[in-house]
Amino acid sequence: MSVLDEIVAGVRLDLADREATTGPDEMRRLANAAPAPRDPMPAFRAPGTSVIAEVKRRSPSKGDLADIPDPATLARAYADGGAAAISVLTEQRRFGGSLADLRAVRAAVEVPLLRKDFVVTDYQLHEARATGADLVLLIVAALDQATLTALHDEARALGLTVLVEVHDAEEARRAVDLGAQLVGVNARNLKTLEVDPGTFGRLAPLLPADCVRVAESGVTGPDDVRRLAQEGADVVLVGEALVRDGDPAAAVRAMTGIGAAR
Ligand SMILES: O=C(O)c1ccccc1NCC(=O)[C@H](O)[C@H](O)COP(=O)(O)O
Repeated sequence: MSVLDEIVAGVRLDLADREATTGPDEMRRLANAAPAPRDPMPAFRAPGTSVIAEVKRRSPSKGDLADIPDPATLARAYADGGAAAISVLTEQRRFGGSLADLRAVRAAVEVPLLRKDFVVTDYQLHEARATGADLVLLIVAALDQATLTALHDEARALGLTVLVEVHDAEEARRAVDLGAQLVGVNARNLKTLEVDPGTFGRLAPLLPADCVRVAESGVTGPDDVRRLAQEGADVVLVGEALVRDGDPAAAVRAMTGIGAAR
């Protein structure tokens, strides 16, 4: 079983528990009753790089990264540094996140929030919306095309912005077929968990000029951002480098507005 399959299997178990507590109809009702989501796309399309700053405690590749006893404090620092959006990992088993983290961050900042999880059912989209997320992640490698399309359509119908994540040329083709407007190229190989810094440069030219391109994983600082901006990145999504930095606001600021990608 691949790492991704293992993560998704755990996600499905936890999902069954939550659905037993709050049924699908009630979760859908809560989603529809939530305030309208914020639109991150104007900031993503602005000249120079934007940063999606991630709240990330641990990971399958690196183990424990940071304690983060109060995600709201970290989120405020990210917002102070000019993050265009904040990503909150809500997967519990491998990343140590939760919907409670997302709720706490929502209460603390006004910037758009990405629910970063392994979404495989529309229930998770409704949870995201009900908890205050503005964006959701759909990982092409985790979904067949029919399910990807159905989840993409449902997320859009809920007013959510969808970050469609790809790792290789075939997945990039599937994202293009979907008509994705926001595409994340993740440099971390989901089989080996190694980061290949050349991934973004190889895949970015396969994406349409009008879509917003996000470089994900392995971004360590402004030099990486400069290189990725030259390769066409509009946005960088950064976790480890920010949660390990003693001054996350300054670290976000240093990565923001680099180049003039558009
Ligand atoms: O981070 C991992 O080890 C990982 C393993 C398997 C699936 C997903 C994984 N990470 C999710 C992410 O996409 C990253 O958290 C995100 O791109 C930030 O990466 P980094 O800046 O390298 O922490």
